[in-house]
Amino acid sequence: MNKRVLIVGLGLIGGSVALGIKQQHPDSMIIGYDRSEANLETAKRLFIIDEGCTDWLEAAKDADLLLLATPVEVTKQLLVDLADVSLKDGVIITDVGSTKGSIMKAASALVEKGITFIGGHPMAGSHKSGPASAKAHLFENAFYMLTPFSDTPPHQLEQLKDWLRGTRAKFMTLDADQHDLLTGVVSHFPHIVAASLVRQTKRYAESFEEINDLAAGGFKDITRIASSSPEMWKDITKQNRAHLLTFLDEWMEEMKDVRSWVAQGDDHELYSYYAGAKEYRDALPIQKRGAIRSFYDLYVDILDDVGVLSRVTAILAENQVSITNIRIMEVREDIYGVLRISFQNEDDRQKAKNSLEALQFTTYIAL
Ligand SMILES: NC(=O)c1ccc[n+]([C@@H]2O[C@H](COP(=O)([O-])OP(=O)(O)OC[C@H]3O[C@@H](n4cnc5c(N)ncnc54)[C@H](O)[C@@H]3O)[C@@H](O)[C@H]2O)c1
Ligand SMILES: O=C(O)C(=O)C[C@]1(C(=O)O)C=C[C@@H](O)C=C1
Repeated sequence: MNKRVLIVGLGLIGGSVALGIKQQHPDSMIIGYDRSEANLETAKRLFIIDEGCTDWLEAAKDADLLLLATPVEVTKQLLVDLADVSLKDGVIITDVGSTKGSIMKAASALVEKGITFIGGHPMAGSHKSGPASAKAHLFENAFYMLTPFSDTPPHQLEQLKDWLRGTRAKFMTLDADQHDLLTGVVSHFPHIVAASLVRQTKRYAESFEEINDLAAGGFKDITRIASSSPEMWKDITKQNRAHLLTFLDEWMEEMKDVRSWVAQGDDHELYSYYAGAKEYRDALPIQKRGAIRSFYDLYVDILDDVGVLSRVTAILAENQVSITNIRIMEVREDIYGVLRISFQNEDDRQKAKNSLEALQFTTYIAL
């Protein structure tokens, strides 16, 4: 009989993992449940799931793999709800939540009953939500963190990795507290900062409307993640409370120093503040998706000319450069359009840059 996978929460992450599982395990039956009927319908329409269900606890009884992909406070409750359900022998339960400590605690009641729960967290995503944004390749080359219990049978950990292999992510096993510390630093705390920058700008925009037009590249780069789901981030913030309180205290101490250097106009301290940040940021790995996602993108200024798209693609084809994506960006639409062309590697990007510039196109590696 075909293996059955039940996915609860058919949003960006649940949908993307479902697509990844189906790629590697085309014979498995993927059943989905979502509290939102609209999301359930979209997931069916986009073939993210094979069928939907209305009673997930009933569907859980036949599942070989149960994946919880809801906001983390909901996931905690779902684990409690599962306590009285009689599940299939050998079932593996996992989740995709951005926090692990609280979830592992909530799962321990199931583990005490002999059920396997392995925490999971694919370390990639986006500020978008819902099944319509799900992509099979969302996690390609990203780290997929797994937090087994100390007595999780190794073959079940391997089995879970096999289920998830189609995501093409790289697995990393670590303990829950280590997970929450590390993701707190590089993901959760930056979301608080991004939201605070946007809120500060909004306050000024109430008096100076022009701010909305001036908020350009830098502001948009650092605040993209402020467009993420508030429900998801409220839950993450609650569950990683202890680490976030430490980071907030450390940040406020650092800001006190920065404030005094700004007040004094201290050249030396201000220079080394920015230089220290730049040195570390520039050295972060960019070859593969890791600390920074790797993009081999090239931006090309285009005049408002309908033929330009085919001209650019023709030039690249003539020079035997293959592209992975091409998109007209919305920026600077008043004067120019900008094309964003993505390549598989640096060589292709350089070849494209040289051939387009030879024909008087203006290109940029970053906008
Ligand atoms: N967005 C990211 O970048 C990202 C990355 C990695 C992990 N995560 C984690 O993945 C999980 C899901 O996030 P997402 O980005 O897919 O969010 P999402 O909003 O796109 O999807 C969440 C889905 O859960 C559904 N849902 C909420 N409560 C439910 C309930 N009680 N029963 C059934 N369905 C319910 C929602 O209707 C929605 O479809 C979160 O735990 C988040 O922390 C998110
Ligand atoms: O790219 C984004 O928009 C994200 O916020 C993705 C991001 C992150 O902080 O890197 C957010 C939460 C997840 O748990 C994992 C990834």
